[in-house]
Amino acid sequence: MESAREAALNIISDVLKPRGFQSFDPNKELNIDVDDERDRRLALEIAYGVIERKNTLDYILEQYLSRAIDEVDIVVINILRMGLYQIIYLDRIPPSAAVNESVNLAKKYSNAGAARMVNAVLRNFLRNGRFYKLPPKDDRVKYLSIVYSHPEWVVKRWLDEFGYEFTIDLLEADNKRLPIAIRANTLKMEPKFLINKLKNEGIEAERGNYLDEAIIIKKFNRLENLQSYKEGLFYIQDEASMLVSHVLNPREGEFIVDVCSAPGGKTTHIAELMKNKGHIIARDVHKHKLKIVNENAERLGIKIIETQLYDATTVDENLIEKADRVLVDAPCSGLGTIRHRPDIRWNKHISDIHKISALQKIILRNASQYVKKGGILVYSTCTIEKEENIDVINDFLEKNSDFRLIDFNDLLPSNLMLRDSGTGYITLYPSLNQTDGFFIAKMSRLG
Ligand SMILES: C[S@@+](CC[C@H](N)C(=O)[O-])C[C@H]1O[C@@H](n2cnc3c(N)ncnc32)[C@H](O)[C@@H]1O
Repeated sequence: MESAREAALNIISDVLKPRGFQSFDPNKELNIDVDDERDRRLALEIAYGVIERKNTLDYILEQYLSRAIDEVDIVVINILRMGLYQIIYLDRIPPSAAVNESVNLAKKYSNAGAARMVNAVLRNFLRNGRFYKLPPKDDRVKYLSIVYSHPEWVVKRWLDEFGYEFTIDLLEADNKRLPIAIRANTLKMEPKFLINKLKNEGIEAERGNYLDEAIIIKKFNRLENLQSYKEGLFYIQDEASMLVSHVLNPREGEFIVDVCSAPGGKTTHIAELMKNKGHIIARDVHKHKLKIVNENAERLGIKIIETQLYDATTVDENLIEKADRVLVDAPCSGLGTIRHRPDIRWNKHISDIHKISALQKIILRNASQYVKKGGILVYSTCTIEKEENIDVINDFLEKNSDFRLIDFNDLLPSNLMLRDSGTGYITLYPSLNQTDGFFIAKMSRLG
């Protein structure tokens, strides 16, 4: 059994490895071997916070260390990051406890010398009235990157793309802890009954902001352990992601191809909207992920999904012009989901965006060939990067004159605020919509 802080240290050490990041999804079951739920919450809170605030914490540490950060053992740096995080951001933890626990961790995971250093750095910070300098405000990129703990390349890109005010909104939104959303499985239970059932299971739940089947869970909980989850009454999914299946607008009895389907959020939603009637081919390039699609479909009681291992960068001649509707929920940088996944900001690089945009273009072009004449093609990503979104669509439309963007205003919730959207495409922003950042474009193939 570990203490909460040991558990946090292990997660942080895994996720913030100098090379090769582990991904960190706090909504998923994590291997934390602690005494009770309180310790588990504390471990997650510290791990999440340190990963999120890494830039800010390191900037402060640099002012209190006598050596450069990369000259200090990484485990000691992580212990210092955790100590500072607790002192600065967790009011309910007495600073003396934060220092003592950090010193104990350093003794256990490093040596007596490291423990003395941890003690000295944290006590100095407290003695100095928690003082630290920030970069000069006129160096906007550096300043915002430290204050809001985002990589400089992201800040610079967003400043260029969205301007100062909107960038600040986005940076702030990424650092907010928001309640998570679930999608009621309407094949099994109406959302209002599910809300009651969840209340009986001790979960505070209320209706979503935009969609009938969306439910907001107020307190973070291990939802996968609930009986209602095991019975397939819901799927954990952000409302922006749910919107994609509505934009696709599948009908009962249709043939749908979802070329990048794992873990199955949209595919299972599409099946629910089709009332489990019709046929969906759900593909992915990763076998282990397709297993999760199958498990989700089974849990949700869905019978019409056929999973297939298939690399969307090659064309399947058997499907040419066969599908009523095709969904390309493309692999992307994920920069719209930072508020759920604090590690994403550190493990993506500008070169990834260029590479992934090239891949998106190939996948879209191939998948478009499966759309029958008069059929529908939807392209979506969970990022707000133009290069992965409207640029991909414009490139596609230039080369494929038989496709047109089509208006889908009638399928959108009336209270959805939109910025820089046009006919046939929308972008959702965490700051504006309180959802993940998402892009959705809808096209039809000429009949
Ligand atoms: C954004 S995720 C899909 C999420 C899914 N649609 C959902 O709603 O749960 C993108 C998926 O594309 C898959 N992928 C990446 N490259 C691919 C390729 N060349 N062919 C098919 N799938 C690919 C990834 O494995 C990943 O599961």
